[in-house]
Amino acid sequence: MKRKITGGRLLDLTDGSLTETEILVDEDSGLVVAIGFDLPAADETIELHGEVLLPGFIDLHVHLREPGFEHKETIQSGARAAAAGGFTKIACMPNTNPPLDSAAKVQDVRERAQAAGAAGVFPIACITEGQAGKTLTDYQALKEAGAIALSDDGKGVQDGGLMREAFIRAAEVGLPIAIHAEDESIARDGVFNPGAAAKYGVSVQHGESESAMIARDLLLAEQTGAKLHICHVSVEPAVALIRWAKQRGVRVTAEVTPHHLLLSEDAIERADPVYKVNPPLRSEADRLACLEGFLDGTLDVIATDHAPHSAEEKAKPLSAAPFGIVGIETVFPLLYTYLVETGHISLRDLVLRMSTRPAEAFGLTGGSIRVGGPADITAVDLDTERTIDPEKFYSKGRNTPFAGWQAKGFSQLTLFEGKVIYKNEEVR
Ligand SMILES: NC(=O)N[C@@H](CC(=O)O)C(=O)O
Ligand SMILES: [Zn+2]
Ligand SMILES: [Zn+2]
Repeated sequence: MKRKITGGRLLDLTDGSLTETEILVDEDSGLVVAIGFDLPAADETIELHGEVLLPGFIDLHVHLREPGFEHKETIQSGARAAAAGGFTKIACMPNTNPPLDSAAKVQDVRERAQAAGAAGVFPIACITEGQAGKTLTDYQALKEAGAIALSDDGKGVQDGGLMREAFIRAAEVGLPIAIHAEDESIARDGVFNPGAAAKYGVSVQHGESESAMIARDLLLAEQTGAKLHICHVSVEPAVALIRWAKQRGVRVTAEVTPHHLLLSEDAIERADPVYKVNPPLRSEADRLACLEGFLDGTLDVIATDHAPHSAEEKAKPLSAAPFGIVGIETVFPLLYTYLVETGHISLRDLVLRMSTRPAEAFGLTGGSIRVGGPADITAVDLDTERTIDPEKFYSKGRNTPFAGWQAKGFSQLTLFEGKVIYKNEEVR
C-alpha cells in the first residue's frame, strides 16, 4: 500500500530551507520510497495545503500509566495524544503499577501497545526492583525484552554505591541510564521552589536536591564509562555541571521540558496544583540558564515528561496533589511559537532537538526524512493560530498550565511507518 503526500513543504535539516515537494511512502516496508515530483502512482493520495513536513518527533520521557493507573492515561490514549502532537516514537517510564522491573513486565507493555494499535512505544525499565532503590534489576534480560533505557523516574536512587553498581552493569549491556536527579534528604517533601513556596505557604524543594545528585552521577558515569541521560534539568548549577562534564568527555545527554523552558515560579498565579511538577518550576535565572543551555547544546533534547493525572487528583490541596504536567500535545506548537517565532532558535534546530537528537541518544531509528528511511512524518501548520484547550486533548490528562495560550504549529497529519496515525479532520 503506497501513499502519496502532496502539497507539503519539506524542511531540509542541513540548511533549514523549505521546499515544496511530494513524498511517496510504503506502508508495507514502512519506508520513504521517493521524494520529488512526477512520482510513481500511489494507492492513496493525501493532499496538504502548505503544511511543513518534519520527521516525526521523538519523546524520551512519557508517562503512559498502564498498567495500574489507567484512570490517568492508557497506552492507547497516551499514544493517540502523542500522534496528535506529531510524535512517532515515545519512550515510556516504568513508574506504573507494578513498575516495569522484569522482562515479563516490559514484554507485557509491548504487547499491550501492539494490541492497542499504539505505534512507536518503547519501554524504559526500572534501575532497581520495584523502584525501591535496594536491589538492581536484571539489565540483560530487560534489554532482551525490549527495554531501551533504565530509569527509576519519579524517584532518585539514593544509595550512591548501588548507583555505581548500576552504571557498571548498564555499561556492560549497553543501556543508557536516565536519572530522575533528586536527593531526598535535601528535597524532603518540598512542593515549590523557595519563592513560590513562601508566597503560597508550602514546603520548599531546594534546587540542590537536583544538582547534587547530578554531580554524583556525572562522576560515577565518568568513572564507569556508562551512558548517562539526565531527565528534566531545571536549575542553573545542573546546566553548568553538565557543560563541565561534556568538556571532560563524560558520555552524558540531558533533556529539558517545555514547562521549564517557558515558565518560572513567577508564572505561578495562584495556589493551584496545575503548577505542581517535579522538579518544580524554578527561578527566572534558572529558567534563563536552561534556555541558554538548550540553545548552546548542553541540554541536548526536548522531552515533555508528559505526566497525566486525573482532575480529582489535581483538585486536592497543593501539599497533597500529585506532581506532574501533561505536554505531548502542546510541546511543538508552544516551542515553535515562543522560541522559533520569537527568534531564539531556528525551526531546523528545534526539529533536530525534538527528533534527530533524541533518536541518537537512545539509539532509535528516525530523526530525518530520506528515501530508504522510516516513513515517520508529521505535517505541521505553521500559519493557523489556535488556543490551547485541554478539553480537546486526546490524553486523559488535562493538567497543563498552558490552557488558554495561543500557539501555531499544530500537527495536521502524522504517519508512522507509512500509516496514518493522526489526521486533523477539523482544519480546512
Ligand atoms: N514529573 C512529575 O512531576 N511527575 C512524574 C514523575 C517524574 O517525572 O518525576 C509522574 O510520574 O507523575
Ligand atoms: Zn522525574
Ligand atoms: Zn517523568
